[in-house]
Amino acid sequence: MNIVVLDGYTLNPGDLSWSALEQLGTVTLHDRTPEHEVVSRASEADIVLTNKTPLSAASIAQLPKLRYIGVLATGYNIVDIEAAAKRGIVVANVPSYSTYSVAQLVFALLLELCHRVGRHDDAVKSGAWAASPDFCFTRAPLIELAGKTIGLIGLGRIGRQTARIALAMGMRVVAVGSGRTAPTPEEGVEWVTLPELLQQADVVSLHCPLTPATQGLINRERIAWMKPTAMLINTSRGPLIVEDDLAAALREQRIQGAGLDVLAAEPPRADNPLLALPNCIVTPHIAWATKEARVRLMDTAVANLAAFLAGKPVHVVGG
Ligand SMILES: NC(=O)C1=CN([C@@H]2O[C@H](COP(=O)(O)OP(=O)(O)OC[C@H]3O[C@@H](n4cnc5c(N)ncnc54)[C@H](OP(=O)(O)O)[C@@H]3O)[C@@H](O)[C@H]2O)C=CC1
Ligand SMILES: O=C(O)C(=O)CO
Repeated sequence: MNIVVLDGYTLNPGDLSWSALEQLGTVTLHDRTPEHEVVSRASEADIVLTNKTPLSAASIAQLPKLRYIGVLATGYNIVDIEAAAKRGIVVANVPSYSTYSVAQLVFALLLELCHRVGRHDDAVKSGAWAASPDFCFTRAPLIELAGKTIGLIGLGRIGRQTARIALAMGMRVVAVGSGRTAPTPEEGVEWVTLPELLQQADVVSLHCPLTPATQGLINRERIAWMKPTAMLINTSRGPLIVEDDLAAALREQRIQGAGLDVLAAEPPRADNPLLALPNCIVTPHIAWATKEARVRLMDTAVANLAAFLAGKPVHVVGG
């Protein structure tokens, strides 16, 4: 059984072990794979594991031996699911492994926007406190979250954990779902429409998957519905936001701030306009990457493949 890992480095930069995977077949491990090398590297693969390296319809069509694609992530937007299904290739993802870590980063970003911990620490370290006549000074407006409304777009695993933390902080929580499934009641959460959410929320946080229906969900028109004091958090996928529209809104202070863990292109172009804005905080897609979450991801990815090889695939997506 030939197993090719296309981009293993971010999951295991050296602090985990691939040995459980190696029990399941002959593993060829690549730290990263440029998209134009996917076909040559996976040409003999029965199994391909990928985190963010795309498996397009064109690549899948040139991989006749391929039987299984294991996505080393929850979001599986990088795989052409329909092309895989047509070929009978099973695609499995890893749900749940990073729920707590991602929800935690939502609040790391939000609290940074509310307290500017980094900016205050920099000011103190550069001598501003020592030189101050007062016991206290501020370098940015400080914001209390209790009593404010957070609007969650997508109330799945991460959305619900974000809701629990927000409720514990005294926030009101409103949410919208896909509209495809009936909203499941969640204690303390009010279901609203998307326009209601955008108009009422002091904080908008994105937790839906990237699909054709959600691409560009946050655009100029929808940003116009938001409060001028609103903050936007995105830990889901960059293309949910039209970045030029967000950059213009932040530049013109039509919303107050944004905290982004994901961008439309990763790594981003150096001239991405969001990178130059003081009211936009950007982290390099790290929400999932705590050691605790990566250990769970490795374990589940191996268990997924073992289940497939035993004829009982689990966590199958699409098709
Ligand atoms: N930054 C990071 O490191 C990480 C990012 N992620 C991202 O977070 C996303 C969410 O993860 P998770 O919560 O575990 O996934 P879940 O599948 O548990 O939840 C996703 C939710 O989004 C809902 N949804 C789908 N389409 C829409 C829509 N158009 N509008 C509003 N809601 C919608 C789904 O509803 P329904 O059930 O009705 O379809 C579902 O409830 C992942 O898809 C991934 O992109 C995940 C892990 C790490
Ligand atoms: O699990 C996910 O969806 C991530 O984005 C991390 O790779």
